[in-house]
Amino acid sequence: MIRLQGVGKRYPGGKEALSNISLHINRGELVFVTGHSGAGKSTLLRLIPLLERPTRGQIFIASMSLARLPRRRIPLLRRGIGMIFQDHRLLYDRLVFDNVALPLIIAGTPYREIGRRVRAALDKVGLLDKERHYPVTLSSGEQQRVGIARAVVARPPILLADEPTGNLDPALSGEIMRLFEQFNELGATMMIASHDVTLINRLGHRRLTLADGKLIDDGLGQRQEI
Ligand SMILES: Nc1ncnc2c1ncn2[C@@H]1O[C@H](COP(=O)(O)OP(=O)(O)OP(=O)(O)O)[C@@H](O)[C@H]1O
Repeated sequence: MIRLQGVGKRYPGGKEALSNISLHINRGELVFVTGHSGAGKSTLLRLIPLLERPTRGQIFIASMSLARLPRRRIPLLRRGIGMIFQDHRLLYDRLVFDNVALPLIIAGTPYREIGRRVRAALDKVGLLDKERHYPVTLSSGEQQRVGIARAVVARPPILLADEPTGNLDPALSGEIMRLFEQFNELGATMMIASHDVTLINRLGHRRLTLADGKLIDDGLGQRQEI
C-alpha cells in the first residue's frame, strides 16, 4: 500500500532529515514509527500526502508513483489519507460539528449524508454530545478526539498519526490507541509516529525505528547498519 524506495529528504539549507529509506507497508497493516527527537518521524509521515516532497528516491501509494502525480491530483491523493496531529490543528472559530464535517464538504458529499456521517464519527470517539461546542471549550484529550473524528469521517484507506498521544495521560493514550486499532481492524492502513515506547511495546505491532534520518530497524527482523 505504501512503498518507499531509496527515499531521502533534505530541507532547503538544512541537513539530511531522511536518507536512503526503503520500506513497504502492506494494505491493512498498523505500523508504529519510533526514534529520538529529530530522527525524522514527522518528515517521513509528511512525505506520504506530499506535504513535503522527497529530494531523492520514489514513493508509491497503492502502486502509484507520487513523483508522476500531476499537481492537480494532489487534493485527490490527500482525500484518501487521514492525518492526525499532536497539536490537533482544529479550526477554533468553528463548531466541533463543522470541524469534523470539513473533509466531507471538500469531497462534495451530499448535504443530507454529512450530518449522519459526522455524528457516526463523533459517536465513535465518544463526543456526540459536544457537536455544538467550540473546540476551545474542550479538554486537550477531547480536542484530540475531534481531530481523530475529522481524520476518519471520510473513511480514508490510509491514516497517519503524528504523536497522537503526546499530550495525554496514559489512560487516555491507551483509549486512543484502542480506537486506532479498531479503525485498523476495519481495514485502514495506519502509520503512527510515537515516542511512547511503553505503549508501543504493550500493543505489539510492527515497529519502524529511525535514528538520525536512517531506518535502523524495519520491524521485520532486518536490522540495518547505522
Ligand atoms: N521545515 C523544516 N526545515 C528545516 N529542517 C527541518 C524542517 N522540519 C524538520 N527539519 C529537521 O529535520 C530533522 C527531522 O525532523 P522531524 O521533525 O522529522 O523529526 P521527528 O523525529 O519527528 O522529531 P520530533 O520527535 O522531535 O517531532 C530535524 O533535524 C529537524 O530539525
